[in-house]
Amino acid sequence: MPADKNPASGSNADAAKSFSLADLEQIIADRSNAAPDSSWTAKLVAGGMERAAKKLGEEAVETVIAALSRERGAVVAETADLLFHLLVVLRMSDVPLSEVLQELERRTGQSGLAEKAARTSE
Ligand SMILES: N=c1c2ncn([C@@H]3O[C@H](COP(=O)(O)OP(=O)(O)OP(=O)(O)O)[C@@H](O)[C@H]3O)c2ncn1[C@@H]1O[C@H](COP(=O)(O)O)[C@@H](O)[C@H]1O
Repeated sequence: MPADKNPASGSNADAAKSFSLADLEQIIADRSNAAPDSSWTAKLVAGGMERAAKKLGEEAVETVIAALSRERGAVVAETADLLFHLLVVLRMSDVPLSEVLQELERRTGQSGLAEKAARTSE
């Protein structure tokens, strides 16, 4: 991996400021219909939800391991893998990212602790 693209260096951070998860969602939508032998995205989609969701779980575990290892570069790389695979699974679930963001926005008025307390006292 070139040094200027190494997540551990953080030197690409400025270039990434104009790239959003919505951009990645669009790339995934575009690549979903490609030939599976030419695209990881298309291969995941063609493989079905069981395989894609399992891959998402693996990436989540790899992110946990990276966090526990306190390796900053690994946290960046594994989180990127996790977000990519999460967006693929969202697409396969027919859930647009905007719907998840709406749900997160709805939650902004309440602390997570208050929400948990209200739920567990029911
Ligand atoms: N962001 C990503 C992205 N992140 C991770 N991956 C791929 O996810 C795959 C799985 O990652 P792993 O670390 O698990 O690698 P693995 O080869 O399965 O290794 P093992 O787990 O088997 O050891 C790898 O092939 C990565 O390249 C991604 N593949 C695609 N994208 C984006 O999607 C675009 C289109 O890609 P294609 O669909 O392949 O054309 C790309 O230009 C990127 O913008």
